[in-house]
This record gives sequence, C-alpha cells and structure tokens, in this order.
Amino acid sequence: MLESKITHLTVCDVRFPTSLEQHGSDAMHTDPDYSVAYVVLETDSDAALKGYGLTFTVGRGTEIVVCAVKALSTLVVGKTLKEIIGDFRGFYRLLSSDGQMRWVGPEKGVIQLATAAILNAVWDLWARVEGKPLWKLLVDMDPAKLISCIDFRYITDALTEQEALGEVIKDCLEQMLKEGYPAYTTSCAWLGYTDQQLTQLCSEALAQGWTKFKVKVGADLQDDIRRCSLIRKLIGPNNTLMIDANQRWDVNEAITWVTKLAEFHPLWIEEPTCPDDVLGHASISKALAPLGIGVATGEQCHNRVMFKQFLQASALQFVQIDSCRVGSVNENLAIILMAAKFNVPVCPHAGGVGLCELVQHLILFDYVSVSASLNNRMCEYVDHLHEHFKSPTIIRNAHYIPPKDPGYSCEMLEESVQKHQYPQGEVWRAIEQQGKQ
Ligand SMILES: C[C@H](O)[C@@H](O)CC(=O)C(=O)O
Ligand SMILES: [Mg+2]
Repeated sequence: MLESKITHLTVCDVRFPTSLEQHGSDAMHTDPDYSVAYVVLETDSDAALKGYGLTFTVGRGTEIVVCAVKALSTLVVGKTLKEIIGDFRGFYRLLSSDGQMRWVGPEKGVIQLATAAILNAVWDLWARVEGKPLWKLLVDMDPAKLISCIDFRYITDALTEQEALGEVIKDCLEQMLKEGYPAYTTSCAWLGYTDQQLTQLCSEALAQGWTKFKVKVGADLQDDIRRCSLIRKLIGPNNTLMIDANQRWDVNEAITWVTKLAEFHPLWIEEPTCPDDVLGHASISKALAPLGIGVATGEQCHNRVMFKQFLQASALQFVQIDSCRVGSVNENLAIILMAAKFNVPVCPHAGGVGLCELVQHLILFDYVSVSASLNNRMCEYVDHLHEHFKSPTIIRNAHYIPPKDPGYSCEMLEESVQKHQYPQGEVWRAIEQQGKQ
C-alpha cells in the first residue's frame, strides 16, 4: 500500500461553539470557538485507504488556514506515500520552503498551521498503512530512518544529526502499557468559569483521581488571587498547580504579578509574555527561579528555531510541544530531541479540539524512545469534544492510555464534521437563527 498515490485532498472548516459556555477561555482568547482545518487525503488504493489530519484554531481564522491548505495541496496530490516517506526530509522542505509560498511564512503563522494539517494527514496515512498507532510506528522505527525525517536546517548549532541519533534509545514500553502517561487537567479553571463552576469541577476531578491542575490567570490580579487560593485550598498542599497567562503581560509586569501568586506555589507560569520574546522569557525565568516557579511555553512557538533559542537562552524550564502549531511530527521530533539534549522536560500542550488525541502519540514516543523519565513531566488534558473522534483519547486514573488503533487519531466522525462545518452545518445554522453569535 506504500505505492498508493494521493489522488485528492479535501479540507473543511469545522468549528465548535465552545465560546457560548466559555470553555477554553483565557486572558487573551476570551471567546474561543474550538475549531480545526480538517484534511482528508484520498488515495487510489483498493482498500479505500485515506489519511486524516488537522490543525487547531479558535474560530474565524480557520477560513484563512483552509485557504492555505488548498494553496499547498498541489504539492502533495499526485505523490505516492512511498515517494514521500522515501525522502520525508525533502518532502518537509518542499512544503515549508516552496519558492512561491514561503514568503508568507516562512515556517510560521497560517502557512505553518496549514503545513501541520497536511503533514499530520501524511503521518496518519503512513501509520495506517503500517497498521500501527503513530507512537508505535515511531518507537519501532530504525533510529536512522526516524532522524532522516527531520529537517536540521537552522538547528545544527544546537543539535547535529549525529547527536540526535545518540538521543534515541529503546526502552520503557512496559510501564506505559500498564499505567499510561501522567496527565494534568485544565478543564476545571478556564478564565470565564465562575467560582462555583471552578469548585464543582475541581472537586469532581479530585474524586476522579486528578492530582495536577492548571488555572488560567492574567486578566485581573485580585481575581487570580481569589481563584488560585480557592483551588489551592481544594487540592491541598501536595497536589500540583500550574498557572497560564496566555501572553497577557509585559516582562516586568509578569515578574511582579507572578511574585504575588507565589504563595500558591505554582510549578510553572505558562506563556507569561509575547511568545516570540526569547530574552523576555529568560529574564522572567531568572527572576522567578528563586521562588521555585519555572516558565513553560510552546503552544504558540511556531518552529524548531524558536525552541532552539528558548533552550539556548535558558528561557524556559518546560517545553510545551504542540501537535498542530509546528510542522507536524517531523518538526516535533527535532524539538523533542533538542529538549533531551538540553535536559529540559517536555510537557505537551493539548488545550484545544483534537490536540489531546494527537499529542499523546508524541509524548509516548518521547518517554519510550528518548527521555525514559517522568520526572517533572506530564501531558495536558482538556475534557472537551473527544466524542467527535473515531478513536478518542482514553484517560484512566489521570493517565493517558496508549492508543491502539492504527493512525494518528485524527479521524473525526463524519456526522460531527457535517454538523459543525462552518457556516453551513446545522449547528451553526441553528446558532445563526437564534442570533447567538
Ligand atoms: C484558547 C485555548 O483554550 C488556550 O487557552 C489553551 C491553553 O492555553 C492551554 O491549554 O494551555
Ligand atoms: Mg496555555
């Protein structure tokens, strides 16, 4: 089936009206409608083989990502899977460095999100052909082959191909299969939730076995003090608390504000300032280190070069890879291996639709084949919209259970796609009629 030719690419604008109930809200995204540009690659295989991919956005911008996917589609349609994976590095470059398209990037913004959606679909296709979940495809792969999927351009001053090869190990599968990968929840404390909601959701989560919680902060200091105090009291001194400002502050403001929240003992402050400000993050890291608070970032860190600089400048203490922000698995492999070399733990971002489904594969690979450690490591989980996926995440006792179905867990239910397509899906037509948005 490797000979199968990709004959067609379709892309849909699929949106969920999460803003109506403030799910996913934070200090900068006060009304997010969790959305995806959803890609399906059709092939000429007799077995009706298809590859499914997506990238995450939060509403109106999805239509721009859909346009970008269409613009890139000519680079993938007509190729066989064998051609692509025979030189995956070259194919990655073709997409990310196309002479007429790279001007609108390069490797950042909308075009990078579109690249992620397409490449996620290619990886899904490959894993399906091999009959394995993506994480297993990665951990079983010959390390040299794995490394050959990475574009090392611009990062060899931090990680050479030879060094990357040295970071790949073979270990630690048994524990994952038995217990799963530790997760934390963000679903109890979105910024738009009331204190009553927060109390109820947090109590329920504790009863379900959750021990690590993230709280949105950054809009109003007094609100943050009240909410963090409430959560800290509910979860007790021994459970873990993280806080996330979603880029709300200037550098000095971040230091002052977080210092005032230090009494609640957060493990990290996430996205304290502009996601591109490497030196700003370094200053914040330095100022907060004596308080025992680390800096986490990555969900809007648009490529491996940014991560390289954050690592080189000791500007982050937790690397938050995202399955849909950078150039798919290819680029996330580079980031995971750089994090290993700099000895910084990877704690993936997954706050969005589909992000938990995808990123669990990458963190399983990280544990089994790279880090072999759970020290200060956990993967985000948000409890929204999993019912729209063919192979939804399975959480047991606050751990991700390794997926078994072949592919990258990107495939959505046909009915969900139809109903939520924007603007023609029935969900959006009903909302329009009710005049809600
Ligand atoms: C808009 C998203 O919900 C964002 O707030 C997610 C996020 O920052 C996280 O999960 O972390
Ligand atoms: Mg965040």
